[in-house]
Amino acid sequence: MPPIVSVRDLTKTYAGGFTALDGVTLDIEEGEIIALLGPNGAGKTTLISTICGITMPSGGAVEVGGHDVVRDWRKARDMIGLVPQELSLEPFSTVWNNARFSRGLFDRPRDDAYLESLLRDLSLWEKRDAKVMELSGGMKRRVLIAKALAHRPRVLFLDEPTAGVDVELRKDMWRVVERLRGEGVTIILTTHYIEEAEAIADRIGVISRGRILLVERTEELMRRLGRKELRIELAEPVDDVPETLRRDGLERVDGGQALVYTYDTHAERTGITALLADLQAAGLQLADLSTSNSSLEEIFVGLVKEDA
Ligand SMILES: Nc1ncnc2c1ncn2[C@@H]1O[C@H](COP(=O)(O)OP(=O)(O)OP(=O)(O)O)[C@@H](O)[C@H]1O
Repeated sequence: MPPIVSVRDLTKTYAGGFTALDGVTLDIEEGEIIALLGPNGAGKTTLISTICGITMPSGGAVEVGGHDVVRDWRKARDMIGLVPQELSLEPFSTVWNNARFSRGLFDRPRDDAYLESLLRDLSLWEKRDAKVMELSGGMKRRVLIAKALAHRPRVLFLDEPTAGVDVELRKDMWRVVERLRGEGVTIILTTHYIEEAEAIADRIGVISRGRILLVERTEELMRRLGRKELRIELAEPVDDVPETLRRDGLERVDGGQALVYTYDTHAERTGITALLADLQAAGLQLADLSTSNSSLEEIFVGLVKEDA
């Protein structure tokens, strides 16, 4: 199957001469959830707006559902729902009408049953007759999502959907995302929350300074770049790491109550056997051992640092 979103060699230089996208190529398969991670100003919003046909590209091409987003923008846009970072609502209109008009904009026939289920999913049903200007910030964000989904888009863009929202909204949001995933909707989200990307995305793309540093399946990224930590709880705390134990990757933590050894899971020798032997030789009593994967956060910070 051809990708539902195809980005080829995309560049964007803003009027002031700043290049926000510098040759981005990316294919997104129908039904997948992809998270775009990157520091502030990396170009995530510019990429999304260009795919959505809101920002004009300076070079390259973007197709959504096989439609060029510049030449054939109407057909491309018809498939897309966008939840922007900034509020863009009709303040004097009610919640219900905001969602209903959005359907109308896309030339969809009235479907009150669908709008009702959408508003219920987003915990907006009770507020359907309230004017948008009377709502709290979190509620307004819910309305933005309802608006974006009102015409049942096949591709949904969420630009930092959970930045500054409370736990309840975050939960509602992920419930909606799960339901959409079940319906085969393709979802592209930008986020600063790495745990979020790790938890819900099938693939993760890392963007820095207008370029895609990598795009990889979430679990492969974890595996390929993942380092592991071995945590050694000591029966008695140590004031200092004994000379014979000192090595790269070993740290004394928690006031000497534990040692943490970071190692590469793919290295020929992880150094664990030698470390454990040396611990025994040094006469240290172990209370417990545990391992954990180092988080995507560290991987991400490492990548962006390398790029800089
Ligand atoms: N209309 C514009 N005119 C000039 N420069 C712009 C414009 N919009 C964005 N930029 C610049 O392009 C760069 C990328 O911005 P963009 O909003 O795409 O980044 P981002 O990755 O979404 O960042 P954030 O995580 O802060 O939202 C930034 O340096 C920004 O200042």
